[in-house]
Amino acid sequence: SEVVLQSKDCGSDWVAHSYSSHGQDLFYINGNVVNKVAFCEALKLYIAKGCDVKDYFGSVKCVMDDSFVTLPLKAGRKLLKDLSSESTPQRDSKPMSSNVVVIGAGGALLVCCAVLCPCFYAKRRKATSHAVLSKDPNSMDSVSSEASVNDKIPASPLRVPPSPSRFSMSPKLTRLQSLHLNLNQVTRATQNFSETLQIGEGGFGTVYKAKLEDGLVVAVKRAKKEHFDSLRTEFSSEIELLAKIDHRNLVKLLGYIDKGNERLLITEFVPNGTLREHLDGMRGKILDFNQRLEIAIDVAHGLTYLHLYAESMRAKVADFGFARLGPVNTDQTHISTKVKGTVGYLDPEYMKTYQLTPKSDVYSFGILLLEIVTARRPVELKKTVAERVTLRWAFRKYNEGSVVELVDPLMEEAVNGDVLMKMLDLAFQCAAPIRTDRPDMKSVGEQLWAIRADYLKSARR
Ligand SMILES: Nc1ncnc2c1ncn2[C@@H]1O[C@H](COP(=O)(O)OP(=O)(O)OP(=O)(O)O)[C@@H](O)[C@H]1O
Repeated sequence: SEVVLQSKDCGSDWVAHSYSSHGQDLFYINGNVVNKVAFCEALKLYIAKGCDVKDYFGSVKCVMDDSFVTLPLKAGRKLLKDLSSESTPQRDSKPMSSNVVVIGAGGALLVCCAVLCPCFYAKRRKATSHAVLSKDPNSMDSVSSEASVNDKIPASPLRVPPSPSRFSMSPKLTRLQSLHLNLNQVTRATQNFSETLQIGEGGFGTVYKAKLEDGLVVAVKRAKKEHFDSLRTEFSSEIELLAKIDHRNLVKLLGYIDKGNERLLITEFVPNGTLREHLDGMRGKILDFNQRLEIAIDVAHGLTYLHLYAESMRAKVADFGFARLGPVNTDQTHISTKVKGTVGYLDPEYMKTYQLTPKSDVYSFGILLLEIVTARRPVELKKTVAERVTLRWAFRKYNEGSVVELVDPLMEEAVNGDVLMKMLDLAFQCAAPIRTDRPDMKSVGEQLWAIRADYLKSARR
């Protein structure tokens, strides 16, 4: 859907008109869906109360009783509020249950708060501690970390103050241990890789939801046969690397099988779907702004961890969601690799240099931030040329001062303008064309945290 008019000029109230994907009109007051009569009444109140919104609206054709009424644009705020609450069915205000995974295409097994995020190419430092890989040629290899590098990560402000609606980390994460399963057990748990248990398809292969004999639900990623050649030499070294990752915002690798014709990854299962599904409104209640901020913060923390972890490992999380090991050379700050990423997230400097650096992740993160705010995909093929590339479209709107038009039209709240500006500022900094202009992930996380504090303050007012 597309916002065609929107204004926050009248205090904290705003009205919006957009179209659903089926071309139907959608009317909003303060982010709540209302009927067209209420919407048009709200516009009249704007006019009556002398709230100047003409910069945003120009003139509006209000469709009432099949006749088009062009309204001059002045309005009233208090009444508008009343109208909004009267005419809007109250949505379920219960906090969302935990664990939406931002699972992403082309990504780094990066999962936060239950949403797998798209296309990050994170480098990691070699841990001082070593992951244990107990390899039994006839069974699934189990992986576990002896120690994590969480203590290297700066104290996270993430959990304070707790918010009832936040996307919490997976409650299971802390108790998930490495698994020792053989191929037969995994075949049974996936009902012989039954189509009915398929939950997704990525560059690596097909993903299944599987229930183990002890009741634990896991995700099983089964490599496509066509990838076997490229996986043959890299599979175990990449697993070794992934095994060391232990962070609450990253999907935990529990084990793998490398046997005969099968390359399988067994990971933590993240319930509640992907970020994309939530942004598309396919998972019930639309994410509120606080939840979006928390998702962004969680992803930033996961990436910061990966970047700090990569100090000497010189590894790249890329391609089929797999980490690539580069030569361990302490001077090396990037890795050259052929990457397969999802359209729209890839650092444009990669096209010139064929090198990925942590700043490539920062770029991808900037694109993700825009996605979180606007709910648009990085590339919207069905939009007009002017709107197709979300980064360009958003940057133009931002420069025109029309930031409110960038907000996901389905979001049920009016976000404070300053907060929105800061969020967009940060997204554009991250997605700067030149790497040196981008902040590092740690600073991004800190800035997001400060933005969230501002947001909470503004929401209390
Ligand atoms: N651990 C998981 N828990 C729940 N669902 C998952 C999990 N991993 C993957 N999925 C589902 O499977 C889909 C494909 O995931 P996968 O990681 O294979 O690919 P991707 O990240 O979408 O893309 P790419 O292969 O380019 O990285 C996801 O979009 C998600 O719907």
